[in-house]
Amino acid sequence: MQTHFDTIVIGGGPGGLAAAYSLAEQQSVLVAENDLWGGTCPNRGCDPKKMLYSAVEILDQQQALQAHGLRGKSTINWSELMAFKRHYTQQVPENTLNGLQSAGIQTITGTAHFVDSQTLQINKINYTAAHFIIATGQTPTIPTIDGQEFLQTSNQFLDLKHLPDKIAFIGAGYIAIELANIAVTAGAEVHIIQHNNRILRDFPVAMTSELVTSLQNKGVQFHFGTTVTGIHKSAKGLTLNNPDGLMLTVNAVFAAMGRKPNIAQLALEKAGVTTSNHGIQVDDHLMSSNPRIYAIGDVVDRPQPKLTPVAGFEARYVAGQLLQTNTTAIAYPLIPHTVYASPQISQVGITVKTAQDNPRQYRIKQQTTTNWYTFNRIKESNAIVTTIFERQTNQLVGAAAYTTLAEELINYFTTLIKNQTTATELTDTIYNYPSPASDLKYYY
Ligand SMILES: Cc1cc2nc3c(=O)[nH]c(=O)nc-3n(C[C@H](O)[C@H](O)[C@H](O)COP(=O)(O)OP(=O)(O)OC[C@H]3O[C@@H](n4cnc5c(N)ncnc54)[C@H](O)[C@@H]3O)c2cc1C
Ligand SMILES: NC(=O)c1ccc[n+]([C@@H]2O[C@H](COP(=O)([O-])OP(=O)(O)OC[C@H]3O[C@@H](n4cnc5c(N)ncnc54)[C@H](O)[C@@H]3O)[C@@H](O)[C@H]2O)c1
Repeated sequence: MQTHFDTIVIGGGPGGLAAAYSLAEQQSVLVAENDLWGGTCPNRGCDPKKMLYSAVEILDQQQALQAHGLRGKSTINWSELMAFKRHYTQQVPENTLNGLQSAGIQTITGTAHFVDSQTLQINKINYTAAHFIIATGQTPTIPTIDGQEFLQTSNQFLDLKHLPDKIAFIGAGYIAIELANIAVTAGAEVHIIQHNNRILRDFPVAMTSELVTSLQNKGVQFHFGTTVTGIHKSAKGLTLNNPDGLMLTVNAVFAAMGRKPNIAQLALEKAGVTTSNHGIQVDDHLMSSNPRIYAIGDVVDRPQPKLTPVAGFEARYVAGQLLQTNTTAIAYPLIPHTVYASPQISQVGITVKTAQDNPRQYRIKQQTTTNWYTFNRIKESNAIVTTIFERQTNQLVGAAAYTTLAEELINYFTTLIKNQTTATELTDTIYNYPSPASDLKYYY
């Protein structure tokens, strides 16, 4: 049995897999995974979430076109929707494993931990390698409160056999907002309990406050400035309480208060790898404090958003370092990010907040586009698109969108910013008409 490899990758999620495939042609590679092959995104993250969201998008469109040519609405059948999702997710681990093995990558199912600076133990067997890449991701944060054992997480939500009648989410970030929107559209009574007064702190306030109204119109009940200190189980359900008099009884409570790095099981102190509460500390080459060991993806303590394409980019970057095809410090491309709610909020590049804080450097063009042909055609009730330009060069440097079309609009803006496309070049480009792309020149 082979126990020495050029590179051992710990974690079989999007980051670890991208690293393994990038190295496999030139190196002997072992990937260790202790749970579902494929990791968070395809098993219990992006992909299953967005499959459930497919039904939400269609219901939203039906709702918008009521009395504009459509009458009557479909309803979500939760168990059928879950079956649709499961048909996809249940194939992920096996397909992932088969794919790795067909590419000549060795795999092992088990929890990896270091025994010294160059030895990893998995299933009681020691493995050595010239390099290690840690890609162990994150897991949901569970608060230390009375009754914390009653808390579920996004993992359970995305696999619910039956949709509970009354649901509470603690937190108002990506996960709470996206899952609350799915649950309320599917017919549940939904509460979002947020310790401060702000949802989705990284997105423009002008858009997040509109999203609160939109979700309230769908029936979501927000409890701002509210901290849950205890959960009590009775015949009526789960009652959330706090010293200020909160008494909310629901059937299921989901913790959506952020995620913490999966580092506890790795015995990193034995390998001389330093960490913080935010994950593995790395330099600008993604090398940890042990030069044999790199870290990528969600487990890394870096300010970039924790997203699947970011994990993949970091993986390919580290593979380049190990294959010595690239020796420069990591330079991230633009990272668009989207909240898949009703509607979506998406942004890329310089943020609205940065532009507002630096008015001499940036010009902001915020447009309510609700009555533009593209948005009126689908009866969008409120659409906002903001573009940000650098004053000195007049170049587009950032964009944010609040509309059901946001994910694709921001993809266009990502390309326009990257290519430094000017207004004249856009006017000279012919796009399909009428389509969101044929409007692009009006955002300049
Ligand atoms: C509900 C939800 C929705 C999301 N939606 C989106 C989205 O729409 N778009 C987007 O870009 N991102 C989304 N994300 C984030 C995305 O899933 C992550 O950024 C991505 O999965 C990170 O990849 P990774 O490889 O770093 O970690 P992971 O995918 O978490 O993979 C890490 C793997 O390591 C394994 N592991 C951990 N410890 C060990 C050990 N000691 N030994 C062996 N194996 C170990 C784990 O079991 C896991 O399989 C979402 C996340 C969640 C939770
Ligand atoms: N569409 C996407 O790309 C997508 C979707 C889901 C998740 N994700 C990824 O997963 C990560 C985790 O998502 P998340 O929603 O758990 O985290 P988050 O960081 O987006 O939101 C956490 C929420 O919990 C609140 N909170 C923090 N501490 C709290 C406390 N002590 N008590 C009560 N509330 C508290 C925060 O104010 C915030 O509202 C995201 O940051 C993102 O990287 C991405």
